[in-house]
Amino acid sequence: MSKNPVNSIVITELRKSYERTTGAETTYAIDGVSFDVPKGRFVTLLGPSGCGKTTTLRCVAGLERASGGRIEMGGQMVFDAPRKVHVRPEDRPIAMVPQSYGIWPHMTVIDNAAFPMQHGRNRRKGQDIRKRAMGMLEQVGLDAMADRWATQLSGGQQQRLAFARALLGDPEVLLLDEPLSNLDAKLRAKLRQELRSFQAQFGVTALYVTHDQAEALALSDTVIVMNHGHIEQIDRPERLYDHPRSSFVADFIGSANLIPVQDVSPRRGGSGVIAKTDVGPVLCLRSPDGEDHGAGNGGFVCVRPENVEVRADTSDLAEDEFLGTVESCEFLGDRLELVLRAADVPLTAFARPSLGCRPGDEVAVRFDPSTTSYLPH
Ligand SMILES: Nc1ncnc2c1ncn2[C@@H]1O[C@H](COP(=O)(O)OP(=O)(O)OP(=O)(O)O)[C@@H](O)[C@H]1O
Repeated sequence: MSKNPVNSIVITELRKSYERTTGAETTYAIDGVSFDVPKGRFVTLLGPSGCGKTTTLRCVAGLERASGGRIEMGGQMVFDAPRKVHVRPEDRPIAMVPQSYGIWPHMTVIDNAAFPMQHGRNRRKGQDIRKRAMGMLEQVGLDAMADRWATQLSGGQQQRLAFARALLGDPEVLLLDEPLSNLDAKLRAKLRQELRSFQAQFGVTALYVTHDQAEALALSDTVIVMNHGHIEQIDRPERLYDHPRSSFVADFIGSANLIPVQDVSPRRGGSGVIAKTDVGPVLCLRSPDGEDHGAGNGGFVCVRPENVEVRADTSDLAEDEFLGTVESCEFLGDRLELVLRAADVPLTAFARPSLGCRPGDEVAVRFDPSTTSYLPH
């Protein structure tokens, strides 16, 4: 088999059923999932509870045996359903950092760190082990605690130890399953930054699982959004936010106004489409896939709250403005968060605090067409 120099993991048409059947049909926890994890990159599986993230990660680790598809890792086929190949987890070039840290409580901090060099795939000998372990503990700020029992560390320190230990096994890929979820919000944000800088510093490839979209956007080079065992979109964080391909992604990443569309037609003499909605015709210049969608029915106009423009003066409405009524208005320091209703369509808008409006007021509303997308589904 030829070594793959570009991707640490290549997953093709992976499926997993848990032998549950509904009527005659098998239910798949993941169904036809394909993606690559390029070398040295931080890739995140993101989605709501039950969408199949952990199952995908466990199949990559070899802790679950998939029902179909292939997994190639570091140029080696570690799972191939048709050929009945299933390499055991301990023989795959991975290290896993689980939610519960997986630290050995009956060992000291340094013995925990040294463990993969004594028992893992890449074993070492003698003094080198302690020296390397101490060097890594220093990097994660735990060298002064090397001889403590691992249980005497705080949650954040245990997570740093878990990360250090994983790196000391020299894995091709680091698999991380919601590793920050047991920490409080402040520590979580701090460790998130640390995790990203360690990953970049050591150049290790990371496949990360989370249901927290802020965490996924902050950490990842690429985010894979999953829903009901399928992949909805694979993209860079900024593109996911600015160019969601489906109403599911638009709604799951950040907040979005999704306005039902009756029908859509190409814009005459220019790019974009005109979507007919209850608030009136809406010009959408942004397309999720860079293509102009021609005529059609259904779907949604997607506009982020920061791209809904609101004016207090309603005396002279422009052609692309419409009237809305303020239902609630919250002052959030740097902005007002408005809930509006326009022709029975609820809309959320972020506005300048100087707008000065109250519930019951009428306002002029406009969507910035350059940031407004038409989502066909
Ligand atoms: N051992 C199992 N036996 C039967 N069904 C399972 C098993 N493990 C997972 N499932 C089902 O497979 C689907 C995907 O589960 P999975 O744990 O992969 O989701 P997830 O996206 O990681 O969710 P969460 O964020 O809640 O961990 C769910 O419907 C779940 O109920």
